[in-house]
Amino acid sequence: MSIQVQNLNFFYGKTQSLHNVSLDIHDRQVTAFIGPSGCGKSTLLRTLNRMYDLYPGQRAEGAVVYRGRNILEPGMDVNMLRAKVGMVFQKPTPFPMSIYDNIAFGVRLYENLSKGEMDERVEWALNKAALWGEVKDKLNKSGLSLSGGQQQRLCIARGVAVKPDVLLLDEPTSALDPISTAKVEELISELKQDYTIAIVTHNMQQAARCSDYTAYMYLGELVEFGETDQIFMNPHRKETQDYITGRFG
Ligand SMILES: Nc1ncnc2c1ncn2[C@@H]1O[C@H](COP(=O)(O)OP(=O)(O)OP(=O)(O)O)[C@@H](O)[C@H]1O
Repeated sequence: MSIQVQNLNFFYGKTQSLHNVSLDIHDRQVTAFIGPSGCGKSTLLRTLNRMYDLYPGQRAEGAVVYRGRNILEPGMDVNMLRAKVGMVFQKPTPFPMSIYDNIAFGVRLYENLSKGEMDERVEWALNKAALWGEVKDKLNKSGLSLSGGQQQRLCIARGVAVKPDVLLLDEPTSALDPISTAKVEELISELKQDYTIAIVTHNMQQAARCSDYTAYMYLGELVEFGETDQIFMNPHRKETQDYITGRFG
């Protein structure tokens, strides 16, 4: 499912942190948001499922069109939106419960499954997140007993278990070692067969490796957006060129 961001402005109280951002997040592709610290990558990501709504004083203007509807409008069912547009955070955040329940918890909020159906869903989600083999014999152990990389894959499994259309990943590997990072990157490439993915990363190599489209942002503005190969090999703007060659940022 694609998402069209149109003239998006975002405010933290009186401070404007996004200025007239417009771009399309393409269906079943990976879109990376890159740019120096504070440029608005996470802010943009958090508007895509209205995560900012949880905080007073934060507001967005413009349009984020998903399934033919501007999700910023009042009256939008944000719980349903967040089930369809799921999010995985920078720091792995398993719930303090069993591996099994980490997955089942979210599913129970939206669906009434039998025990057998839930068992299947848990296995399916853990398989999707390339974690089943490592945890199938200890589903009743705490999610917190897993390694950091496994915890992050558990969070991804939890995200896919509710069968979203879109997955938003906010620096999902920044707390992980290189091997876990490689696994999560591999996973992102596999997941895009079924899901539309947007990822915030401060790691340009990661954006180059695992995204199809890249948005380069600076000071709350979208400087350049295009296919990742073009952005990295033939950027149209000098600012983009300076950033990706490491001359700046
Ligand atoms: N809760 C907040 N209250 C006020 N201002 C905020 C808040 N969160 C972010 N900002 C400001 O909004 C701007 C964009 O921040 P954002 O976190 O989106 O940037 P980012 O590109 O994701 O940065 P980083 O790479 O450091 O995570 C920054 O100037 C930041 O100071």
